[in-house]
Amino acid sequence: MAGDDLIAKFQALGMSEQKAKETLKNANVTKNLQLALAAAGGATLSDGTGMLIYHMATKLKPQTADHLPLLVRYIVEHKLDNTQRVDAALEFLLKCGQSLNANVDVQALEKECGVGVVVTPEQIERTVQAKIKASYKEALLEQRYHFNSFKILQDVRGELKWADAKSVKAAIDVEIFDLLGPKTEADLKPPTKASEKPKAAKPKAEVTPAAQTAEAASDGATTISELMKTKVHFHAPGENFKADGYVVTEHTERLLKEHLARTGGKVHTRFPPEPNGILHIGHAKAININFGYAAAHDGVCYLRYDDTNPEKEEEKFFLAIKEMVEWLGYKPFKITYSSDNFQQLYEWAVVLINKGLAYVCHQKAEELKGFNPKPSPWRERPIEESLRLFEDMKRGKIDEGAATLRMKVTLEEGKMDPVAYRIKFISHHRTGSDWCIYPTYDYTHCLCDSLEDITHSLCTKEFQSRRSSYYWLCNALGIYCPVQWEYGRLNMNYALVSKRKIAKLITEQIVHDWDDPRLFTLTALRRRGFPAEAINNFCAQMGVTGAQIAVDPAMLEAAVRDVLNVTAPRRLVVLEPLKATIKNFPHAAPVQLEVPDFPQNPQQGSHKITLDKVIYIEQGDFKLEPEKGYRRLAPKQSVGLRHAGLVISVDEIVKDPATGEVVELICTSQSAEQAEKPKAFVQWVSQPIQLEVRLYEQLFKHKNPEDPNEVPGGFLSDISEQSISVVVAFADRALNQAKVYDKFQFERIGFFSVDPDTSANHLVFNRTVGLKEDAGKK
Ligand SMILES: Nc1ncnc2c1ncn2[C@@H]1O[C@H](COP(=O)(O)OP(=O)(O)OP(=O)(O)O)[C@@H](O)[C@H]1O
Ligand SMILES: NC(=O)CC[C@H](N)C(=O)O
Repeated sequence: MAGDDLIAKFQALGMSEQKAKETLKNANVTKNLQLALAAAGGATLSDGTGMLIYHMATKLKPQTADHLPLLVRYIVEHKLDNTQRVDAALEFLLKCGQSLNANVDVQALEKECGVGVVVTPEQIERTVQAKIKASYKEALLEQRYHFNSFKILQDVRGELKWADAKSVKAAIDVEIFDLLGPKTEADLKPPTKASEKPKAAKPKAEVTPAAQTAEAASDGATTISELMKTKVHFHAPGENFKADGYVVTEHTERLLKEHLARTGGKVHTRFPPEPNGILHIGHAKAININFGYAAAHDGVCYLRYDDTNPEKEEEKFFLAIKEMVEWLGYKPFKITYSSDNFQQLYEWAVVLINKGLAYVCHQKAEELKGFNPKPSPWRERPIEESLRLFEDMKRGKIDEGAATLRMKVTLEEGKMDPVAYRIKFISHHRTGSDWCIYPTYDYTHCLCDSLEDITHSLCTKEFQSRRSSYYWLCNALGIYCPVQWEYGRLNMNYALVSKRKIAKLITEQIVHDWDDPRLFTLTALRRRGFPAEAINNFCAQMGVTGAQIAVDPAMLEAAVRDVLNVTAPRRLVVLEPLKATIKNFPHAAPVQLEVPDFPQNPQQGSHKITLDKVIYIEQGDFKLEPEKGYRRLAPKQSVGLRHAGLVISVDEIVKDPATGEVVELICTSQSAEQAEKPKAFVQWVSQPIQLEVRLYEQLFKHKNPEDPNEVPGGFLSDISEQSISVVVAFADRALNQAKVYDKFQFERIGFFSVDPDTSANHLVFNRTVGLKEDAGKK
C-alpha cells in the first residue's frame, strides 16, 4: 500500500495527519494496523473505535499477535469499548500465551475485561462520596487544592474497576468543590513545605529521545528506593513471558516453574562490570538500578565480574569495583565471576555443536566487520568436523585468529552468526593457563544470567540488538531464559566516562590517576567529596527510561549540595588571607568561642574556635576603593566578624613599600550589640593552621569533548588549563582533627573534603563544590 493511501486510512481511524505520518514510521504498529484494517472489514471506525484499534496496535506484543483478529472483532462490536478493557484483554491473552497453541477461553476473556458491565453515574457518585469521607477528608481540608486527587481516583477505580475514568474524575472534582468551595489565592500558588524556602530551579538533564524499553521517568522520585518501588514496572519473577519480545518455547512453562522453585520467586539481578577499569558515574546508574531494584523488591543482586577478556583485567580493578559498590551502600548477595562457569560454558558449546547449532569458522576478524559481512562458508560443515576442530582449538593446536566457534542463530536480516569462542594464548587472572579459548560476551552473558537464575537482566540500550541472540541461546540449550530489559546510558557533559579514554588521560599525564578529582570515576568523586547518598539520589532523579541522558555536571553538583547542606559541619577558613590587627582587642588574652556546627540547627553539635588580637580575613573582603553596593570592609565601612560578636573598622592601612599591595589592616572593634548594624558579616581566623586547598574546575572546555565537530583536534586537545589550582589557606585549629574524606562547609566559600594525600602535619582539602551553582567558576 502506498504511503499516502495508508495515511488516509490511518486518518479514517481518527488520527491527525501528523500522527498518521508519525505512525507510518513505526513498522511494527503500521503492520498491526494494516492487519487490523483488513480484519475490521468495512466496520465504522470514526466513532472512537478506530482509536481503540490504534491503541491495541501499539500495545500488541509479538507473543499475542495471532489474536489480533479477535481483538479487532471485540473492539468493533463495542465489547471492548475503552482503553482499560483493551489493556485487560491484551494482558489476559498474554497470560494464555504462556502455553503455546492455547485456545482462548472467550468467557474468561469477557469476564476479565468486564464486557457488558455497566457502572452508573449514581454508583460513581456514591463511591466517590464514601471514599472521600472515609479516607481523604482531613487531608483535603488541610492541603486543599494541593492535595493530589489521583489517589482518590485510584481508590475509586479499585472498587469500580470498569467505571469510566473521566466520569470518576468529574465526580471527584464536584465533591472536592462541595467540600472546599472555590479556589483561594493561596490555592493557586505552588505548594511550599512549611519550613522550606522555594528552591531555585535545578539544572535539567538533556534527554536524547530514543525508542524506550524500560519506562520509568523519575517523575519526582528523590531516592532510588522510591523510584524502584513506585515508578518502575518490570515483570514479576516467573512471568518472563509477559515481557516484550520474550520467546516462549514448549519448555518455557516448565523452566519457569523450576526457576521459581529454586528462587522462591525472589527478584535476582546482577551488576556485571568488566574488570578492566574503575567504575564511573554511568556505572553508578547501573549499580543503583540493579541493586536498587532488587533491594526495593526484597530480592538479591550479584556482583558478577564479567572477566572474559583476560588481557585487560587487573587485580586492582577487581578490588576497586567491589569497594565502589560498597561505598554506594550496596552489599552484593554473592560475588561471582563469569570465569567460574568456563567449564560449564565449554560443555554447553559441545552440546550446541552436537545439535548442529554451532560450528567452527575460519573467517578472519576483518571479514566479519563492515556493513554486510558475508555469511560463513563453514556454516554447514559436518558436526563431527566442528567437534574435532573445537577440540583442537581448546588444546591450543590452532593459531590465534585462525578459528572461532560461531552460533548458528536464526537471526534477523542482515545479522551475522555471533562468535561464541575465540582463541587467545593469554593466561587468565583466575583460571591461569587452563584455557586458550575464551567465550565472548554474546555467548557468556545470557548463560551466566541463566545459571544465576537472574530474573531481570538489566543493561544499557546498546545491548538491545543482542537480545535476540540472548534468548536464542538459552532456548537452544533448553535452559531457563531470563528477561533482558534495557535502559539508557548516562553520559556527563564536559567529561569522559569511557574507561579506555580515561586510561588515555592517565597515560598522557593529563590527570594523575583514576581517582583524580577532575574525573567522573566513582573513586574520583569520592575523593573530591561527593557523598555516595548524593550520587544515588542523582541517579534516582535520572529515572529508568530507555533514553540516553546527557547531564551537565551542575545537576550532580546540585544533588551534592542538597546532601552536604545538612551533613557537612561548618568551619571558618580563608583561602587568600589578609592580616588584620585589632588595636583595642576587648579581651586580656585569646578567647575560645563555642560555635555551632550547623547554625540553623544548633543542637546538632558545636566546636570551639580561637579569637585573638590578630585575625585573618579574606583579601576579597576588603576593598580600598569600593564600588557602589559593596557591603564588606572598606576604609569607611565596617564589617561584622561571624560568631565573634565584633564589628571592626579600619584605622590604618599598611602597604608593602615595594609593591604597594595592602599587607595589613589596623582596626578597632566594637561589640556587635553596641555598634551600628554592619551591612555584612565575614569569616575570619585567628592563630590559624595552614591547609593545602585544591580547587577544581571542569577538565574539558567543550560540552562534548569527543565530538569531532565541537573539538576537531580530539579530546586530548580540549583540556582546560584552569582545571586545577592550589592555594595555601588559613583555617581554624578546629580542623586539625579532620580525617580523610571528612566533609565541611567552609563558611561563605563552599564544601570541602579531606584528601587522602593528607598526612599528620599536612592537611590537604579538595573543593567539592561551591555554595552556589556558579561559585568558583571564573
Ligand atoms: N554510562 C553508563 N550508563 C549506565 N550504565 C552503564 C554505563 N556504562 C556502563 N554501564 C553498565 O554497567 C554495567 C557494567 O559495565 P561494564 O563495566 O562492563 O561497561 P562498559 O560498557 O565496558 O563501560 P565503559 O565502556 O563505559 O567503560 C553494564 O551493565 C553496562 O551496561
Ligand atoms: N549486559 C550487560 O549489562 C553488559 C555487561 C558487560 N560487562 C559489558 O560489556 O558492558
